[in-house]
Amino acid sequence: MAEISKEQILEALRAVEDPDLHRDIVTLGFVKDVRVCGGNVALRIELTTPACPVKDMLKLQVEKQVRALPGVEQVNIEMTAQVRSRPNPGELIPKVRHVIAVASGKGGVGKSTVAANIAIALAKTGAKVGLLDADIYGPSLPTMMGVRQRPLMKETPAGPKIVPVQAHGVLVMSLGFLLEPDKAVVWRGPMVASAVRQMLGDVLWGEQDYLVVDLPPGTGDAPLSLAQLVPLSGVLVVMTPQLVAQEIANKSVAMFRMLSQNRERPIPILGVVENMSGGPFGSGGAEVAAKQLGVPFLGRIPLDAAICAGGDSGVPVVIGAPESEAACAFYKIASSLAAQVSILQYAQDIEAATGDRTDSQQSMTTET
Ligand SMILES: Nc1ncnc2c1ncn2[C@@H]1O[C@H](COP(=O)(O)OP(=O)(O)OP(=O)(O)O)[C@@H](O)[C@H]1O
Repeated sequence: MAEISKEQILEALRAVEDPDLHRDIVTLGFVKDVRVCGGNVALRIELTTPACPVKDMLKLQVEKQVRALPGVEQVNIEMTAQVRSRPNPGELIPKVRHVIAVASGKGGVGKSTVAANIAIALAKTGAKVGLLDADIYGPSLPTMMGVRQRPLMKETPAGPKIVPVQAHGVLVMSLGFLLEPDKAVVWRGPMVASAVRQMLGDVLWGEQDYLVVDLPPGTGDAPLSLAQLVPLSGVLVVMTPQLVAQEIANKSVAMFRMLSQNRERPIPILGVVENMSGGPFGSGGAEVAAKQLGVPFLGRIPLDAAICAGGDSGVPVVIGAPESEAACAFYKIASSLAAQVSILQYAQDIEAATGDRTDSQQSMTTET
C-alpha cells in the first residue's frame, strides 16, 4: 500500500474544528510538523494558549481522524501552545503579550483573590505570567502570594530597574513595594499615573504571555492610567451575587466602555465571574448581570473558608488545595479567560488580514 501522504492527514484534520474559534484546525494553522514513517504518524498541535479549555478534546479528535486513515498503525500527537501577541504591544512592556485587568465596582468582593488564583492557575498550565498589584487603597497581593521580601534593583543600560519577585510560578510586583510601610498616602491623579507607569516600565517583566493587573475597586485614576499606558487585551469583572454589588459592577463595565470611546479599538470586557457564590446572597446574580451587559459569564467561585485561609497564609487555594471545588472553579475560569483572549486575538488577526471587523468586537462596544 502507498504511504499515507501529509496532504491526506491534513485533509482528514480539516474535520476537526476549534469550538471557540469556529474554524478547522488546519485553517487555523494549529497543525505542525507532520511526519509519516510507514504506518506511524507523528504531528504537533500548537494551540493559542496552554490554558486551552478544549485541549484534551481536540487531541482525542485529532487522534480519531488520523487513526481512521487506511494504513495508519500508530499516532503520536504532541500538544504545544504559543500565545500570540497583540499586533501593537506598546513601548512600556513590549514583550508582554497580553495585559488582563481585573476590576470590580466596589471593594471587598474578592478581586485580589481572583487575580492571584487565576494568575497562578494560568502559570500552572505552562503560561508565563506576571501579576501586578495596582490597588492603591490596599495592596494585598504580597500577603496573598506569600511574598515577604521586597524586590531587588538591577542596573541596566536603561537605568535602574526593579526585579519582580517570583512566587508560586508567577512574577509579582506590588504598589506596596514602592510605599513606605505604615505611611498613609493620599493619592492624586498624576501620582497614580506615575506609579502605574513605574510598575510597568521600570520593572523587568521580560517576556510574559499574560500580565494580570489587580486594579483598585471602582472607577478611579488607576484604570484610566492603565488603559492610557498600555493596550489592554481586556478586563475581567468580579462581582458577588448581591444586586447592589452588581449594579456597582455595571458602572465598572460602563467605565471601560466609556474609556473605549475615541479609541481605534475598544477595551473588551473578557467576562464576568461571580465570587462568594452560594453564600447568604445566593448565587446566579452575576450571570444575569453578564447577560444584561452582553458579556461572557465565565463561572462561579464558591464562598469557602479555604479561599480566605489561603489568602491569609500566602498559599492561595489553587496551590494549597488544588483538588478542591474552589480550586477547580479557578482553573476553569482561568481557561475560559485565556480562551476569550485567544478568540479576540484571532478576531483581530482576521481583521488585520481582511479589513473586516467581526461581530465579537462590535458587540463589545454596545452601550448598556
Ligand atoms: N470565595 C471566597 N470565599 C471566602 N472568602 C473569600 C472569597 N473571596 C475572597 N475572600 C476573602 O474576602 C476578603 C476580601 O478579598 P479580597 O481582598 O480579594 O477583595 P478585594 O475585592 O480585592 O478587596 P479590596 O477592595 O481590598 O481590593 C479576603 O479576606 C479574602 O480572603
